[in-house]
Amino acid sequence: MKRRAAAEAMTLVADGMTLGLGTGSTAAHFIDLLGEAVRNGLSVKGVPTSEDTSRRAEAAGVELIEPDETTVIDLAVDGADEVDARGDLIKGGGGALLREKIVAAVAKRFVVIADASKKVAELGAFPLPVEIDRFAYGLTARRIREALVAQGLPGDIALRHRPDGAAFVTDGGNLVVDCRARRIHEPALLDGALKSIPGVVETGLFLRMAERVIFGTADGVEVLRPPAR
Ligand SMILES: O=C(CO)[C@H](O)[C@H](O)COP(=O)(O)O
Repeated sequence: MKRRAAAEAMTLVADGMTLGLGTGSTAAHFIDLLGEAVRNGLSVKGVPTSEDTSRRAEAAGVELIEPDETTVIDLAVDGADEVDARGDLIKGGGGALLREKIVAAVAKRFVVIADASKKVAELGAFPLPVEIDRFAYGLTARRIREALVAQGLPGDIALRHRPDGAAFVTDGGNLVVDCRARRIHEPALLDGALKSIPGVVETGLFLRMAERVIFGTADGVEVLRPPAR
């Protein structure tokens, strides 16, 4: 299903494009397919959203660039952890949310690829990742908890750890707090409240950003085009 979604996104790629390359297992399918196309003569440049993606794209033979003020990203393709009916997303399961959001926000088109299991009626069953600065992170975590409770959500948060027990550190050197909000009724309000906390670097709420979401299903693809708001 992930591969099908990635293959459909490949139909949006044209020669000469600069592409934002997402992170995660679904984005990895896209990068592999892109590598195949490059070997068959396609000429594109990629802006990776994580060190993992950078390594994968390099191995696939995709030319990578360091973006500067003049860079135009024609199309960014990335996965998601949850997608609601409006095309709003939770991302950051892989911890790349900050770079993913920087790239998605500047891209002319941001296209999400996902397997059909990522579709939800309301965001929040997947714990919302929030990237925070390391300095006094306990104080920032406390304020995140308070912000969740103020929105009527459970203040159930956990600092993310790696499988070996060490704190998970993002490519940018920050920490990640996962918020088990369960049902986020007002994602924009929550996003604003979290981002107003000094120490919060970025949230995994990607709201009104996706131009379309391509779901790979058991026998094809389904495309969600977010309604105008
Ligand atoms: O946001 C992400 C990484 O930070 C990924 O896109 C998200 O976690 C989905 O991953 P996968 O495609 O492996 O299900």
